[in-house]
Amino acid sequence: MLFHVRMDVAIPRDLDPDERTELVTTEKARALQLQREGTWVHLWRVVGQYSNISIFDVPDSTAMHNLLWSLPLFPFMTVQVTALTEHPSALSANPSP
Ligand SMILES: O=C(O)C[C@H]1C=CC(=O)O1
Repeated sequence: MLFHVRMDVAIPRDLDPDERTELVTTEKARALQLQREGTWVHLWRVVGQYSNISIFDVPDSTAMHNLLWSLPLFPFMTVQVTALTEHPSALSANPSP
């Protein structure tokens, strides 16, 4: 099941710099792991913002929820999730005759 997710990150300015570095480093490692596993299918930076647009491929909405909550930066994110389904006019839904 595919989900479109927008994450807007707002790390407090007064967070300890070492803690910030640890959070961002751990988040990056987790993001890379999930991409290698094929779960985090797309990860794009929104130009000019500390935000990303991502596509996830997970079994269901519970898995999506749990994955987002498990992200190290989750406490500092505002997250918008949109569940996706196949468009009837998509090439993938219309194999060539
Ligand atoms: O930087 C971000 O957009 C937040 C988060 C998503 C991947 C990652 O490494 O950090």
